[in-house]
Parts: sequence; C-alpha cells; structure tokens
Amino acid sequence: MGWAIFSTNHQPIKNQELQCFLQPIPSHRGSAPRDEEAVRSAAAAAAAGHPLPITPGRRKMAGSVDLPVVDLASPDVRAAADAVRKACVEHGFFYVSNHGVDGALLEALFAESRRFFQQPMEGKMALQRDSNHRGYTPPYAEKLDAASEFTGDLKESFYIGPDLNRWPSEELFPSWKDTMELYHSTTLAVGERILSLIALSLDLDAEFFHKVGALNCPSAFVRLLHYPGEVNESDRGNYGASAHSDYGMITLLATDGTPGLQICREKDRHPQLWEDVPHIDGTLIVNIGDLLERWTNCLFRSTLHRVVAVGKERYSVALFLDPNPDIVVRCFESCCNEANPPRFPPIKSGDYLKERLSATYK
Ligand SMILES: O=C(O)CCC(=O)C(=O)O
Ligand SMILES: [Fe+2]
Repeated sequence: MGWAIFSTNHQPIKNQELQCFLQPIPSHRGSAPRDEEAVRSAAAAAAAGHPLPITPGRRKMAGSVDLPVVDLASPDVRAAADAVRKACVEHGFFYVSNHGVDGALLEALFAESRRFFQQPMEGKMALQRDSNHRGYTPPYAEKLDAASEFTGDLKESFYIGPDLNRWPSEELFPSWKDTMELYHSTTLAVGERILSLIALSLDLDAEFFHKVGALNCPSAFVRLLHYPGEVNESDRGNYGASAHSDYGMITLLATDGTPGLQICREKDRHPQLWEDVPHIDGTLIVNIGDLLERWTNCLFRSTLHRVVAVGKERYSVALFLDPNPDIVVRCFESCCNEANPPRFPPIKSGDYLKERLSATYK
C-alpha cells in the first residue's frame, strides 16, 4: 500500500515510501518563487474580485477570508460542535469567542513579551532554546518552509513548555514566570474545551481525548512571537513565518491586532491563493494541526499558513496543544472505510513531532 506521510491537498501521495517521513516539508507546500507567486496571487485575487492593497512591504495581498466564530459559551453544545466540524472541514481555521481568557491576562502577557524581546540580543541569547525545546530562538534560526530561498524566517520566539522551563531573571522580570504559567494553564483549559467540541463533532465521546490519554501530560507549548517592523533590503520577499502547517492537534493564537497572518486553503492549487486572516477583538484564532488531520484521514484540514511582513512590528502568542508523546495516532474508525482507507500509517505522536521539529531547525 502507498502511504502518505505528509498530507497534501487531502490526497494520498501514491507509492510514497515510509522513509519519506524523515524528509522536511516537501516543496509543493507553498514554495513558488516569490515574484512568480506574487504575480499569481495578484492575478487570482483580481480574478476573484478582491481589492489588492499594496502594503508598506510592497507585497500584494488577496482579500480577507471570512472564518466562522464559534461561541464557547453557547448553551447549545451540539450546534457549537456542528459549527466546529464545518469550520475544520472547510477551512481548518476558525475563531473562538467567549473563551474565558481574561483581557487583563492577555494585556499582561503581551507587555511581558514586548519587554523580553526589547532587550539587547545578549540578554535574549542567555536563554537560547535548549535541547528540551524551551527558550529563545533568534531571527533566521528557524525556517518553517524548508523550500524558502532565505536563510530563515524573520521572527524571533520564545518557547515555554509544561515544565523544565528557562525563565528570565526574577530581578529583571518579576512577574514573567507567573504570567506565563497562568497563560499556559488557562489556554490549555480552553484548548481542552475545544477538543471536546472536536470530539463531539466527530461523533466521539466528549471526553475522547482525555480517555485515550492524549491529554494526560499533553505536549503543550506556549510560543511568544515577535515579528520586526522594518526589514533589510536583503530580506525583501522574506516572511515573518514562512508557509507551513502546524504539526500537532490544535493551535490557539492570540495576536496584538497587527495584520500579517494569511492562509492558503488549497495547497496544491495553482496559482495559490493566500487570504488574510483579520483580527477580531475578543477572539482567539484556532487552527487544526497535522496530527488531527491524520487522525481524521484528512477530513479536517491542517491548513497552510504564513505571516507576511506588513511594515509594522507584530507580536503574537501561540499555544500548541499536542497529544501526550506516547499516544499512537491512528485513523478514527468513523473517518475510513473500504472505499476510503487510512491514508497514513499509525504513528507515535512524539516520534512525529520530533521529526517535524528537527526538520524546522536544520
Ligand atoms: O504569528 C502568527 O500569527 C502565526 C504563528 C504561527 O503560525 C506559528 O507559530 O506556527
Ligand atoms: Fe503556525
């Protein structure tokens, strides 16, 4: 049988051998040469009747995508689960409102993040990312699209895991640790609620992800992100975060309201159409990762996305909520049958995530 290791446009890659798992994201994941791509996306946007605003970075952009907003406080849980299913099938992205993350906590989180990234490089590098994948990553050290012609993405970031963290000095950052730990636990709880809706949307028990152990010491990482405002001439066409899909179950994203995030709903369509994901006050952005795409046999989309430079500094914070590393991700029975057999072999979550991460930092 030909297994697909990385999904592409929800079709299996025929005759792909298992060793391909060790390769970085293949080049068809959003890697058209930048000029050609700009022309193509402009043409597609024009054809679709979208306006083409020219950003300070002189990048042409398509229109905005109209993603659904799921109310997490809705008493009609069935309707919320149905809305989640529709969003995951059609877009792989949606917003959640009434999520319960306090505005004051978000304000404190962004203030701490700004203060950390505003330090001189020396202070940040003292907490450089370690082998446990915690800490600071400078600009250019990470390349989310392996096919990008640039050395690396423009962003800098800081990873905070469930434990074993590296913290800035308490003297300089007295409330940093408490703020980060509170944000970690708060968004983890929101993520668990979203996963319970996702389980219901797949006609599984609401507690499914708990029951199979995926949420027993899950691999949950908060990542603070900072994108520069001004970019050097040599970085013209480079991305804040180059095209990628997220690796795990779900991602919850808070932004400071600055635009830049774009999604491409049809990975293999040419020309690719990139659409802006506008900020909506009071909401978090949620997207599906590759492991959930595998679990659902590509019923749910792990959608390609990127962050373009918009000539303005940008801060965002992601929570990557991934399963316990020992969980084996195997196609749900409800998502396959004889006519639609599993497209991926079962895989241990930790093995999959480790390979994807190591490809990102080569
Ligand atoms: O900053 C953003 O808006 C997106 C970040 C992202 O896609 C990621 O870190 O995986
Ligand atoms: Fe992402």
